[in-house]
Amino acid sequence: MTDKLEQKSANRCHGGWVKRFSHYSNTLDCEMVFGIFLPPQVEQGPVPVLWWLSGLTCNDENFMQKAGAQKMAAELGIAIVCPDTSPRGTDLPGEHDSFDFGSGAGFYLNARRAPWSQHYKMYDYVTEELPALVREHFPVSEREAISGHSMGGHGALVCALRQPGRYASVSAFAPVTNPVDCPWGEKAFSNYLGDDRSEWAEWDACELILAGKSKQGLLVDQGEADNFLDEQLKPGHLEKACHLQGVPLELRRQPGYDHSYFFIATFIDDHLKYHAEHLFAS
Ligand SMILES: N[C@@H](CCC(=O)N[C@@H](CS)C(=O)NCC(=O)O)C(=O)O
Repeated sequence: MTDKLEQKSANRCHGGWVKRFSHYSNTLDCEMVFGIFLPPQVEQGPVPVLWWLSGLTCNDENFMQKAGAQKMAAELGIAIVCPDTSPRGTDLPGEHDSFDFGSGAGFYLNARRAPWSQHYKMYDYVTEELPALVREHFPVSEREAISGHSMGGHGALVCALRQPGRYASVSAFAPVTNPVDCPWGEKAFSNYLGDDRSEWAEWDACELILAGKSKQGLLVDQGEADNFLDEQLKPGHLEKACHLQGVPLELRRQPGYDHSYFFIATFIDDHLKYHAEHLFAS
């Protein structure tokens, strides 16, 4: 059953609420937890939603606890939903052995390879099952935007590129831009999808842009002191793909900022305002 939600916590925050819920996910075939920020405006009627996809090692709580997004989201009247980053409570061979694969590292794709394909369908979970559940239980409108960090930045870009027109806006912090061409992505994709690299492109932001899937504008912040910049994140690849396809990209390279939530906390208000402009545009 997908329609049963169990509330795990509720905290008043900037006039609204931060709440956590567990539910059984049919898509992932396991029990999952998500977090939601409901701004004070829900008392007047439905509000738009920002989906936040977190990075490696995270769960639904990192963003809610560290990004400091609630104050601006309360001012703007935007709900924020934070899914977890992988299926939980399962115990597949090697699933918990490394930080960049398996639990905490679902990469927001639908796995095709056994044994991962039974549970690791995070794309369907964050784009279908969870949105339906959230709309059923909370006063949110059909308007939605998406953002994320690192592996979750990859997820946000890929969700928006695969469904042009669905999200009013998309942004990312330090995204893995070209997973088919970096160690994190190659490890995850070979295990989740198999060795045929031609099947990887549909989960790669640069490849989707190069295939002309969408011309929607992108806002990306990237710290220049990020340890993962050159080996894993490769913003230059995104810049090149967007340039070739005429996709408007605002890539802001932030001097001195690293990969942490201190970086996200610094620039999250800009992203929230960017999303509000699009979510509330008539
Ligand atoms: N554990 C990894 C780094 C993982 C990492 O930096 N994770 C980022 C997302 S890719 C994160 O948000 N971590 C959790 C946090 O900072 O709250 C390492 O030691 O190299």
